Amino acid sequence: MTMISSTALSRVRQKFLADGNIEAGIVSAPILRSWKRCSNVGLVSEETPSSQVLTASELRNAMERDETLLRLSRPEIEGLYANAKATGSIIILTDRDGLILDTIGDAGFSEKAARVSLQPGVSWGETSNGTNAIGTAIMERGPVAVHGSEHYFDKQSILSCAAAPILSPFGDLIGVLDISGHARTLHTHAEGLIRLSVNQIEHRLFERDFDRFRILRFHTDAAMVGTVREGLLAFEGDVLAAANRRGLASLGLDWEAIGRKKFGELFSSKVSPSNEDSVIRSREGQRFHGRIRETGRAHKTSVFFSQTPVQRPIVRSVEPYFDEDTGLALKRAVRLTDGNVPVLIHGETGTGKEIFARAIHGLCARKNKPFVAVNCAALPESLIESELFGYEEGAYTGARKKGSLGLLREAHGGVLFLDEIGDMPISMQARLLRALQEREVRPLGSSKSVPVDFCLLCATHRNLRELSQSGSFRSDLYYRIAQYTVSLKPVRDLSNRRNILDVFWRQLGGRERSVVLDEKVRDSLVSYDWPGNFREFVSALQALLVLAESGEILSVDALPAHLRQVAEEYSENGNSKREPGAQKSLKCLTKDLMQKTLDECSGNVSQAARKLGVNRSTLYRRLKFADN
Ligand SMILES: Nc1ncnc2c1ncn2[C@@H]1O[C@H](COP(=O)(O)OP(=O)(O)OP(=O)(O)O)[C@@H](O)[C@H]1O
Repeated sequence: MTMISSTALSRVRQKFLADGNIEAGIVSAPILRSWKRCSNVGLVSEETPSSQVLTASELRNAMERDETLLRLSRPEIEGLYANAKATGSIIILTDRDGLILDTIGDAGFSEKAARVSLQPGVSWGETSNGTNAIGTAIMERGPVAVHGSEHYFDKQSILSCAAAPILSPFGDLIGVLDISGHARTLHTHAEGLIRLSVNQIEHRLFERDFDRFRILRFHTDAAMVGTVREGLLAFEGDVLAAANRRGLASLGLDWEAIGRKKFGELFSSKVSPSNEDSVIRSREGQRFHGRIRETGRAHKTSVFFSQTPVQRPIVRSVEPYFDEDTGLALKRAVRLTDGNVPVLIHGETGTGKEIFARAIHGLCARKNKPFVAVNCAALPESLIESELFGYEEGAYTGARKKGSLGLLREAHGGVLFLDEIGDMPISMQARLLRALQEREVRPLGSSKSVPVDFCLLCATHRNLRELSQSGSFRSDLYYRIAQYTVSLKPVRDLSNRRNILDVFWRQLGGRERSVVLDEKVRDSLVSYDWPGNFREFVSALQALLVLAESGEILSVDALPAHLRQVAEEYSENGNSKREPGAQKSLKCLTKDLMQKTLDECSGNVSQAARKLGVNRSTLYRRLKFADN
């Protein structure tokens, strides 16, 4: 990245805001993305950001809500204090929405910071305070440093800040740790210090939370096991129940793996419980040093979100839910699979395409044979051929010594599930079609074809018919795989969402723990659009439950910001009992009204906000909400 002066950077930002152009390499990608977001919601860089300060009692409530986060972060915050004093900066802890809960550090800078509202009780989310380390780290879900004029608002260019989000062992963002100082003096190690401290906080959360689980600590370097640099995975029985970032990254996984992956799917060797490290191999063949600790040291308690010793709720998953139409489609799909007719499953992300495919497998005649799932979008183009069709020993440089069967042959006798088939490169489509027609595959580097027998299920979120008409998907392959298409409905189109909510809540353990959702919360949950469909819906319920105390009645305060917003919209409109789907029209209406008012005010957000009788930050929030 080119180093440029603050004034030059300010000019670059102004030019970008005026005409959308920017020279490559001037600012980092996260900053540029943030500038675009801020400009899209109509923030005006010359204005003073609207910073509402919570009253003392509101702030106290917020601090009580996040008491555990505050308590568990305290050692790191205090550890950073000396550093902050020496560099004339302050350490800040915010909640998951960027609301500043606590600051500590240099008194002189604290005063200056307060002049730009960098103080407890003010939210530094991006929609109110523009590009800034706290808000941008939340949006990016990763560490961010924002120096001087990289801030969106001119007035904040006196600041230099570095922040990193704190993630729970389930991958939920629960807070942000930040160091802020004067643009001229903040030293260059700030970012590294914050990351390290966040690592330590997350490590501590893990240690205290998962006492009742089987914990695997591992690292490629034996000396790192037992330090904050280790990978951590918690297993409930055999299933991955929680993890730290390093643990997931070492295995090439993301948070989606929680609640889904089993120990045996991740590692090929076992580790016996002991205090000694042993060597453990991942399924990909990577070698780690690891140590496993079995459950239950009775004297310790788990206290992540509560002061009283409670048993940590276990993250459960839900049974696949199929409405009547989908149930009928499932029966038909099973009959077709038994008759060796391919089935194509279509639906938005998270509507359960893979779940549906697995259900077909579980009910069809091949249920005791393999189910091999291949994500065509995730396979690098250079590897897709060898992964699917296999290769002979020494077929190409980098190939495994013994050769590879390939996924098509691994599915022999069972079911092959090709997910995101619309993303399969066109050259590979021809080979796949040949294999389907001839029912044999020829591994790379081999002159012999091998017979294969599998049933084919494919899934896509794209419109394959259109793709085949426009030539981006082979029409002969399309006709081969799309003889029967099942369309899975998005969650927002399911008519019985209250019922689904109740069923899931019970399955996740809500009833068992006597955690009750109040009516407004239920209204928000059934009325929200759920763009991530079941995946997002189930995760939101899991998070609510994990954060709740047993016996608690959850009100809208327990909801994340975007769902709180839904509740707010509803109560403002005096209709808390809208039918599913009505949210959409409400959103459109609100957006239309906002747009109309903005047009009338020639795009001046402050004027439009006055006219609508809301304050400017509310209007920004709403604009953002309406676009989601
Ligand atoms: N019908 C369902 N009943 C219960 N939970 C579901 C259902 N469908 C999806 N889920 C939840 O959503 C998660 C994602 O499901 P799945 O991977 O099958 O979706 P998908 O449509 O294949 O998504 P993508 O297109 O993004 O790969 C599941 O792990 C599960 O938690």
